Amino acid sequence: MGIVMGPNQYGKAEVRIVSVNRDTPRHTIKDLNVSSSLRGDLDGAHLTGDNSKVLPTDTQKNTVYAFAKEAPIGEIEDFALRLGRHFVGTADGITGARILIDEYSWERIPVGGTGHDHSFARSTDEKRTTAVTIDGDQAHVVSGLKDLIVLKSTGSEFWGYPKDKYTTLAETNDRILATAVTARWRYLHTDVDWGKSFESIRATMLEAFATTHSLALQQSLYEMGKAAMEKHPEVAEVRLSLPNKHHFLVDLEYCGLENNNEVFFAADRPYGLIEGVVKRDDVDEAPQAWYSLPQF
Ligand SMILES: O=c1[nH]c(=O)c2[nH]c(=O)[nH]c2[nH]1
Repeated sequence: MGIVMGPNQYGKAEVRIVSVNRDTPRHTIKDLNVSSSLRGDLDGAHLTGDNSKVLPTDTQKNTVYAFAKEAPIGEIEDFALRLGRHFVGTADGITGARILIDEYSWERIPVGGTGHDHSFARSTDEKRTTAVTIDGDQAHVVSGLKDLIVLKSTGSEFWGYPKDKYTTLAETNDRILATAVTARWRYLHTDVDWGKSFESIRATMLEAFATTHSLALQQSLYEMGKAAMEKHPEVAEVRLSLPNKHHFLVDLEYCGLENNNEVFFAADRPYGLIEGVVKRDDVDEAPQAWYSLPQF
């Protein structure tokens, strides 16, 4: 019986990079948070302190910045693929890489009716995301979004659930439904117009959220994933994590007011957390390693 080193990866987390394209006076900006993790022949590093296969995390960070200068960043998926393939293709003993990128969105500040050339405002917490896994000569892309906050002021019910002696929740056929969408979708291949696919999947999921008369957030989750996948054959599965941002009707009877689903208390915690994978029944599951560390 012995003790061995299990799955591992290492890299630089959260390299913040803002890149300004100054080709014309009308600047464009890319604001990214990039994390790299390398995998491979790293037993020596863990077992004996042999760093001969350990490309420093500092070098990984420098590579991110240098790549942003050497060529336009482009879509985050393409930037992540370039970085991942570079590490696996050039670093001795490194056979796999994971590159995670969050992209923050900036809008031009309107001045006199048009967007300003070089002044921007960030009006939302929403992030576009990608997670690229390079495994030898294979590349896998899981893209998505985080913190897209949505709310329906009606068109949501919740009833028909089991009751026991601890149940206090009243059944309702008219409530607020609100959530902060985290979605990740797995592409079947890399021959994709990333920007177009992202915009369409986002819009499709939003439309499904809006138009589904929801009997539970679980049902909305499925309808959102299903709608995206029906339109996008390049997607194998959609994973959704949806916190149920509860809105409780305020009891105004004490002061003689009838509250007809108009005034709510927005609770920040606790929240229900509704999560699930919507997938094609004829496509194999992705290895866990495409989502996090192998076997974690
Ligand atoms: O959409 C919902 N799903 C639940 O599982 C649940 N549980 C709960 O208390 N409220 C809700 N709402």
